[in-house]
Amino acid sequence: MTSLALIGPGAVGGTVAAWLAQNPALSVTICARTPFEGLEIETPGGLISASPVVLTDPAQARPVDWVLIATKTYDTASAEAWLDALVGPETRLMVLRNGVEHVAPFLARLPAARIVPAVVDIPAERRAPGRILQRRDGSILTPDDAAGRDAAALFAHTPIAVSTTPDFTTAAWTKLALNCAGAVNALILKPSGVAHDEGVAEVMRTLVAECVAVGRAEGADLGDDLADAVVAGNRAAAPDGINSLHADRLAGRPMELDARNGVIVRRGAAHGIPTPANAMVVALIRAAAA
Ligand SMILES: NC(=O)C1=CN([C@@H]2O[C@H](COP(=O)(O)OP(=O)(O)OC[C@H]3O[C@@H](n4cnc5c(N)ncnc54)[C@H](OP(=O)(O)O)[C@@H]3O)[C@@H](O)[C@H]2O)C=CC1
Ligand SMILES: CC(C)(CO)C(=O)C(=O)O
Repeated sequence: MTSLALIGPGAVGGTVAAWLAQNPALSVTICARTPFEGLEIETPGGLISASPVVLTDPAQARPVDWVLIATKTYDTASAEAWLDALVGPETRLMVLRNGVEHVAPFLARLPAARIVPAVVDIPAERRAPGRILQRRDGSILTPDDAAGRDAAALFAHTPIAVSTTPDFTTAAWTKLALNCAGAVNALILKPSGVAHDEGVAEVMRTLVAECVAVGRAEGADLGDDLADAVVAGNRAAAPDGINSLHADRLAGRPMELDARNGVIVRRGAAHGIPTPANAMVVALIRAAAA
């Protein structure tokens, strides 16, 4: 039996853990900050539930075959105690997060060959601890290497479209283009449907254009149509859909502004590429949430 431990059973982590727990060949343990009893996920195919072991104390944890971390990027340090307990000499780590900096935070602990960055496109909203709305089956992309292929295989029994890519850089920057535009929703506190407003759509396009320029400088193969595709994706999404940055702001939690917009500013500066729109939304959201 393959042993898995998921750190961060929120919208993405709870959804992923519940689906993985549907396979009796996988032993899934939840490593939580807030305790809860069982997982119930409203999926496009109906309700699924799972009753994995839920730990709240790292002292209860033991090394596993796979650790999956799905905390927000701002909760990396707080998860260290779990990693101390869960990572053994053969353990591999799958990083289920947005952004383009999945691997760097963990290189002091594991070699890159045992870290699997994952681009997650599963719109999910946490209603309460263990209670999640999964709006689409969604997809996960991992690198086309040994660990990436093994990570993808864990999901073979699920409706989530999990596959590998030979160009993870492009995959991650393509997702970042979607996520950087999501700052608009967090700024004006309006769900996905606001993208039908042409003025809002134009702001999104401007954010994405900066992301494309910086992503290309970072080696991503990004098309000229990506900004329009991001707007179209927002317009096709559930109009009441709340992205995870918007959800954090609504909940009064910290936000992944640096991972989703600040990184464009930082990497842009390194390449001499101006990114005023992304810098502006970071400043405005931080001030609005203060
Ligand atoms: N939600 C979405 O639609 C999507 C999100 N993503 C990305 O996936 C990642 C996860 O996002 P999302 O699932 O929305 O985040 P959530 O805020 O819903 O979930 C994060 C979870 O991590 C838990 N957590 C935080 N710190 C610790 C810790 N030290 N130990 C154990 N658990 C901890 C939180 O606990 P607590 O309950 O106590 O807060 C929470 O359950 C982010 O990078 C996000 O950008 C990607 C695609 C879609
Ligand atoms: C926009 C969305 C839902 C796409 O998966 C996302 O990445 C997020 O909410 O962080």
